[in-house]
Amino acid sequence: MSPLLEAHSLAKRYGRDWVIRGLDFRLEPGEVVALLGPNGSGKTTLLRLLAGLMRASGGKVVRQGRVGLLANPPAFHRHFTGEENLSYALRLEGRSPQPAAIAAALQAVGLPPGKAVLGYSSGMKKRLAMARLRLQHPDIWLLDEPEAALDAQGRELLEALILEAKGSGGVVLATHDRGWVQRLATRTLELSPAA
Ligand SMILES: Nc1ncnc2c1ncn2[C@@H]1O[C@H](COP(=O)(O)OP(=O)(O)OP(=O)(O)O)[C@@H](O)[C@H]1O
Repeated sequence: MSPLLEAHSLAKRYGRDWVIRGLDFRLEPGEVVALLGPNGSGKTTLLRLLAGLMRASGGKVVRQGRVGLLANPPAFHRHFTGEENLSYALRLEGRSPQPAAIAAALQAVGLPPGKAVLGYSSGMKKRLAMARLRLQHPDIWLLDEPEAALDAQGRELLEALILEAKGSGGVVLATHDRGWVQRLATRTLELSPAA
């Protein structure tokens, strides 16, 4: 089977400071790779490079499939409702979202209908981001600290989402919660802060 994602000699620096140097990485279908490492070790940077949201300073990333990123914190239109944000994300992909499917997606993550995102808590925003990603259903799922701000039920929803993603694609997720991710990850990648 061909990999979903490959990074070859990937490197990134901000100004003079190298954050990632000479990284080779491969994501196969069915894998859940946990990115671990202390604050500032480059987990978010790596996810953004893999997503194609940031230009690398060296090396390259090859993607075989659609990428979806759950950012930390996730970004939304604050004055739009949850439903409007979900519809908007799908329209951007050229899809015509059905209101019933949008309402069901919102309900599935336990969010109330008709509420503007500016009135959401951080955990509610995380839930909305999960609903969005589930509707987008990418092949390559990139999750930046997805468990942060989620309560126990939110984590259960997240775990179900990760299993769903694993069944149809591959997942790379950054986390500080080693205990939590141990059960889910098929492999871990430790990043170290630059010396
Ligand atoms: N836009 C930027 N400009 C300059 N330096 C940056 C920028 N973004 C990140 N950095 C630096 O790059 C390094 C890696 O940051 P990054 O956010 O990727 O780490 P992280 O492992 O995700 O951290 P955390 O666990 O705190 O979320 C840090 O030293 C950070 O200060």
